[in-house]
Amino acid sequence: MFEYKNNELYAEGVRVKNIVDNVGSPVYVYSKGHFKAQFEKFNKAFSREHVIAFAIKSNSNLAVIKTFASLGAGADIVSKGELFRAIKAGVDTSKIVFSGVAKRDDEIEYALENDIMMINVESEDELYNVNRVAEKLNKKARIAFRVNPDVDPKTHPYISTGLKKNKFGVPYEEAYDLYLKAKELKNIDVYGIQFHIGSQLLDTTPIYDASVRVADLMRRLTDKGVEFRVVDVGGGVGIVYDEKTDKEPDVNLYARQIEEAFRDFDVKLVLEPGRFLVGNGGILVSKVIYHKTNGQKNFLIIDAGMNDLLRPSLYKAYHKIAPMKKTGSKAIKCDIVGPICETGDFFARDYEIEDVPNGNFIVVFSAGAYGFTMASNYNSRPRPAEVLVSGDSYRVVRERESLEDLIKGEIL
Ligand SMILES: Cc1ncc(COP(=O)(O)O)c(C=O)c1O
Ligand SMILES: N[C@@H](CCCC[NH3+])C(=O)O
Repeated sequence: MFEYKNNELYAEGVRVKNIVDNVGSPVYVYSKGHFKAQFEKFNKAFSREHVIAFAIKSNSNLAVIKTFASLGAGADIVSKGELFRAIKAGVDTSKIVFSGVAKRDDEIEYALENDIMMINVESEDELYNVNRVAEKLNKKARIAFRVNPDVDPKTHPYISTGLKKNKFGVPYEEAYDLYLKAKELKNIDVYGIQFHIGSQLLDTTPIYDASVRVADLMRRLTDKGVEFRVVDVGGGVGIVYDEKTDKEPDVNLYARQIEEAFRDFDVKLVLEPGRFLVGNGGILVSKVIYHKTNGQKNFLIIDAGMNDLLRPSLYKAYHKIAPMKKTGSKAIKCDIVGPICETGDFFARDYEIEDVPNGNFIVVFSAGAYGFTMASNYNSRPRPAEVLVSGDSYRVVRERESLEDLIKGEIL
């Protein structure tokens, strides 16, 4: 959905230059068409009853959540704030699942009051707490345990979640006893089982391996009278960031493997994709402010910083970067950096790019997931605007923050 026509970048039918001229920079631009196409591709891959619970931590703009909700998606949430957003965007609460290792009482209460599908419990302490809060509200809480299957997702260590050494979920070996304990609790309805082993998996075989382990646990628990109604396999399906090295996972294979692993169970599947649905549906457009050479090193200094898109700084993540308008200038090798007072404030290092004159724009691709959601006001920088394109039109779906927004709530 992002293509060059006559050397100028278009988002669907909209010239990106028109957007920056009107909205300014830096700006996130999303393609509704891409979101819909990814959703359909994912949805079509499954033949069994399933719910796609969009992981809204990947992109929590209300208009984006609403786009998926109107296609029938639910939401995977990890905080009260995300539940608030999901409700505001019109997500059917019976399709919302709630993960996270540190759910507070008020968050559990809010989830129960809104009657979400299930709370994914991540520890024994939390189990008793959910039971206590549910008792106070005179409700029965539908729960799943988030099981940590100790399977290596073979992704970046910071986004790997399903290994014993990670803080997430209950240990595989302890899950059996925990289910039996949960079954005895008055205000707990043992509803399902969940796992999520990590993010940006280009090979989804580890999700299949985890599914097989979890299905085995379910068989042993079914023998003890536990009735599973839902299996939630988390998210994690990766996307192509680098066309030279990455290959998009085969979602049909992924779906077949999961369906095969749970073929013996009459359960509804829940999937929690985030990045797959939105990652390549967003770009960050930024203006080149200065060129600079320090000794041997060239720098292209742009008006977006690590506060706007953290992934390169945090994970050394690769994002393709290109001029918004190709002029045929000669290529330069440079570090593309932002204005933040941190050495780690870079988008790319020793990157070859067709030179872009000061005042012109560059585009950081694959910025639709974990882009704006991880942005901050570091260095007192107002966060960028977000724009949603659909066909030949676009609209601002989040205004650029103002200086007043920066100090909102502060007291002299
Ligand atoms: C519990 C849970 N579900 C779903 C996701 C979404 O992951 P992804 O964006 O890789 O699909 C995450 C993030 O990794 C997560 O922690
Ligand atoms: N923020 C990460 C993904 C985290 C997944 C959350 N469990 C990224 O940008 O790749």
